[in-house]
Amino acid sequence: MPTNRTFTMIKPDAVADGFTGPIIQQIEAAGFKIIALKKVQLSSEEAGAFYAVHAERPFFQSLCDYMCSGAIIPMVLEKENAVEDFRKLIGATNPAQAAEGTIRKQFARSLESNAIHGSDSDENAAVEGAFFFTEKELV
Ligand SMILES: Nc1ncnc2c1ncn2[C@@H]1O[C@H](COP(=O)(O)OP(=O)(O)OP(=O)(O)O)[C@@H](O)[C@H]1O
Repeated sequence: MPTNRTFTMIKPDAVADGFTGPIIQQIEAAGFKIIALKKVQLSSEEAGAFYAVHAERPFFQSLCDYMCSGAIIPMVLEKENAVEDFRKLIGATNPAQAAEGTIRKQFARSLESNAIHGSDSDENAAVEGAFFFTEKELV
């Protein structure tokens, strides 16, 4: 995946709360182009595979249960400096600490149910994008 791309997913709390539209609107208004988008229901195994890096953390099982509790909206986005700019747009992991105007501040329920994911490096963006989309879907 080119380095001007990042991967995101709108998480089950925000999809269930009806925030998909407003979140996508803010992403596009911030200059990100949507390269790929779909709606998916993860299995417990898939959620565990996606968050394998957190397998030893105490919140891992709860995180997997949450991530497969409802539909998610994975997307690949394009913009110059995509990874860093998108992390700024979504704000801190804990919405209580997220800056005013960020997506998590506006739409997240809690530290775990924090509305949206954003890749933390170009390498992870490529791996995470490939988890959900084929090469053909990413042209
Ligand atoms: N202490 C915690 N308790 C419960 N859930 C947590 C905790 N820390 C993180 N999480 C959940 O695990 C996800 C991944 O944690 P990570 O530390 O990678 O945060 P992040 O990089 O800001 O989030 P993401 O990778 O989803 O963008 C968080 O987005 C959140 O949903």
